[in-house]
Amino acid sequence: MKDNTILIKNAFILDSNNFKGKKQSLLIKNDKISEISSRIDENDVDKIIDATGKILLPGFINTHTHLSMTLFRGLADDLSLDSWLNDYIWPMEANLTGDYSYIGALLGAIELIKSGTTTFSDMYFYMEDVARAVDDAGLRAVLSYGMIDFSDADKRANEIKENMALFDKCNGMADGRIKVFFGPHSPYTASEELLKEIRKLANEYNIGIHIHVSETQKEINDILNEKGLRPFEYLDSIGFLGSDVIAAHCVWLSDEEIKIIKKNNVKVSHNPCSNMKLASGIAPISKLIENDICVGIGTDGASSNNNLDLIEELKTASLLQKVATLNPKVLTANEAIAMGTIKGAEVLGLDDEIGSIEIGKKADIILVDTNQVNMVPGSSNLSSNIIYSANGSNVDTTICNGKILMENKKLTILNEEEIYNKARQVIKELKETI
Ligand SMILES: N[C@@H](CCSC[C@H]1O[C@@H](n2cnc3c(=O)[nH]cnc32)[C@H](O)[C@@H]1O)C(=O)O
Ligand SMILES: [Zn+2]
Repeated sequence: MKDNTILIKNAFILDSNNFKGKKQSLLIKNDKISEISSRIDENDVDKIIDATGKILLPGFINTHTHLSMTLFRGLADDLSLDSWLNDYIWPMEANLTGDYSYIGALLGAIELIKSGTTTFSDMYFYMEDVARAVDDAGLRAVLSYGMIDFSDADKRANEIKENMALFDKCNGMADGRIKVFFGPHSPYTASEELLKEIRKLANEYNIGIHIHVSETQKEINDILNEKGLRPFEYLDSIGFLGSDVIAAHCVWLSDEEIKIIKKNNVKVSHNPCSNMKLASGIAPISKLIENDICVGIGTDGASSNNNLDLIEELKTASLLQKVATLNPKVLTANEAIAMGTIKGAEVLGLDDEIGSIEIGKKADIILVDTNQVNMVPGSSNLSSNIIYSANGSNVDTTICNGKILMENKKLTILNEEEIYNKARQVIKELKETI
């Protein structure tokens, strides 16, 4: 079969290997980056994108979300995690269906594509329907089924069965764009038995693990009361931790726990907007980075954020660390670019494939338009333009796995109006059931 080629001409290329943003052209052959140079032969390419005045970056990587929760955007604001989950979200989720989750995931996919995210790591239910949405949307994803057993043995067996079924059915799906992880929800909803069983299965099948840890002070106190240990001490004591674990939040950490994270090479997903909105606290991210711990960025679900704009999330992350440490030099724009791209890829164990602009890597690429009012006149530091000045709506073109998902701000595959209308209908129906 003939190769499919796309030439992106004259872009300022910015990634964590190259913060100077040299003006170059890039050739995509099928699903991969095949050439980067100042001169690429235009003959015989299938498509040319003129990227003059645009910044080319790796697609952003959202390391922690619940994509279908876009349906619950604005449903329950100004609450603590505990009340938000117990009083509003869990009762609403009790009436979700696979079809509803699919629509929510498509709505989320539109938001990801429009704001320049090409890969996301999700934990939710009805994940086969989410996988279907990922396939349809053309995105890349790590999907985990959120397992909660509250120490009930029957529920535990069922939850594990669900996650394994997802693995059997969807791992490697969508031309290899989907990978399946385990998703034990948290140390306060998943029993010790469940966590130990997941560690065993993760080792046996080489499957990663995605979990919420140390999100609120309440969680720390509850685990201390129950186990006599702080969450990471407890997880370490049962042999649960490893380099294949993505721990979302990590807000409340003792120095001892930072050592435990480091020793086990646990990957951290930082979700500053959700942590701020639910008043959970401020994660010690600059301290983790100082300790050479791998930290990626995440939005959490759209119901606790309330959007999926990773550029906005990275800006928030940077500003929050500066104000928390009273040091403007922490979490610089360059570090934030790395956090949104190559570090996210490392968090997901995908850094051989994505996260930077290199020959042989997957063509997951975005273009950001600098000819817009918030980007003019623009700094000579491209990271500063992206992190401090831009937001997701400056993203102009989104390509995943060599396929154009949005060009000149127009979606190429998904139908926005149709999906918005369906999402409005779904939330209307869900509200009628409670
Ligand atoms: N199988 C589980 C489903 C769990 S999915 C993952 C869960 O995480 C919830 N969630 C979303 N954001 C957060 C957060 O920040 N902390 C803890 N849980 C969250 C989300 O609403 C969903 O219920 C069940 O039967 O309930
Ligand atoms: Zn979450």
